Amino acid sequence: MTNRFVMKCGGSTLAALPDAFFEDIRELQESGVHPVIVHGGGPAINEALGKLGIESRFVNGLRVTDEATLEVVEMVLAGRINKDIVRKLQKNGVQAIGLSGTDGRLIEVRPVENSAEVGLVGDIIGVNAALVEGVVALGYLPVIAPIGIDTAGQQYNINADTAAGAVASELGVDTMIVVTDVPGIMRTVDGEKIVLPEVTFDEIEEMIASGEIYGGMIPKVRAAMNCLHGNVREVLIVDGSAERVLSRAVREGGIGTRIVRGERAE
Ligand SMILES: Nc1ncnc2c1ncn2[C@@H]1O[C@H](COP(=O)(O)OP(=O)(O)O)[C@@H](O)[C@H]1O
Ligand SMILES: CC(=O)N[C@@H](CCC(=O)OP(=O)(O)O)C(=O)O
Repeated sequence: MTNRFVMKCGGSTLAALPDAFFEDIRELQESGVHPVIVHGGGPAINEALGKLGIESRFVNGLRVTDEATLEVVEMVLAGRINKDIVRKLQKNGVQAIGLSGTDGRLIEVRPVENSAEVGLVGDIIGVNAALVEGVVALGYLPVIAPIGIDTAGQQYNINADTAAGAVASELGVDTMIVVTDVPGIMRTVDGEKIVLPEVTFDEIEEMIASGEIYGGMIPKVRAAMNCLHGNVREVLIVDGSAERVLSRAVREGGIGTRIVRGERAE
């Protein structure tokens, strides 16, 4: 692993991340390893929409986003969640700056192909890597909300796994770590649920087809396979509540599920 990695923090786990998780980030930074965070917030968006009487609807894992929904998505992601993560990092001694993908045109998008179905959801066409690198060079950890902007200045909703994969690709990091609420990709073998230490693209496609990978795990593995077609060497899916999960993933390996390009290592 080089001295940078992209980490996606899922909404499923954000509220429960202990101080130790952020302390672990501080220790990594002190040892010269610099993470970039892209975060989600699906459950918090659902809750905020629910309070306003707006129903949450998804098509193939993408939120159907009309203008009223987009307003709430941006408020929750770029506001509450983003600032909450920045404050938690700062409380634990990490200097952090929160950015939305619209700031400095960080994430450029165009409407997704099925926009007639899902509305204001963006397909990423560019990432302002120089901006992210500049923030890191200043000694701050960038915390990025998955909102994109098009050439006309319109903002769009983006799936957070997809956004993290695109940022990882464009920064050319070795590793993307997807922090979620399960210990990795799981499969039932001989009646027992196990965490797969490593999966290949073929195994992922099989598990999607058989329904063993479903729901929120689908955008993760799709984003993983997309960025593994570029410079990224490995994607790790790990549980945010596991002790010292990041430093173990970075220094020791053998935690969570590792997705690699091509064939299995042995
Ligand atoms: N094969 C699988 N192994 C583990 N989790 C899976 C699998 N297939 C689907 N999932 C689901 O994916 C969920 C994680 O995705 P999601 O809820 O969207 O999390 P996040 O908010 O972190 O993006 C798990 O809680 C689990 O319900
Ligand atoms: C287009 C789209 O679906 N955007 C997502 C963005 C947040 C997200 O992806 O959060 P998690 O990682 O916690 O699921 C949404 O509106 O829920």
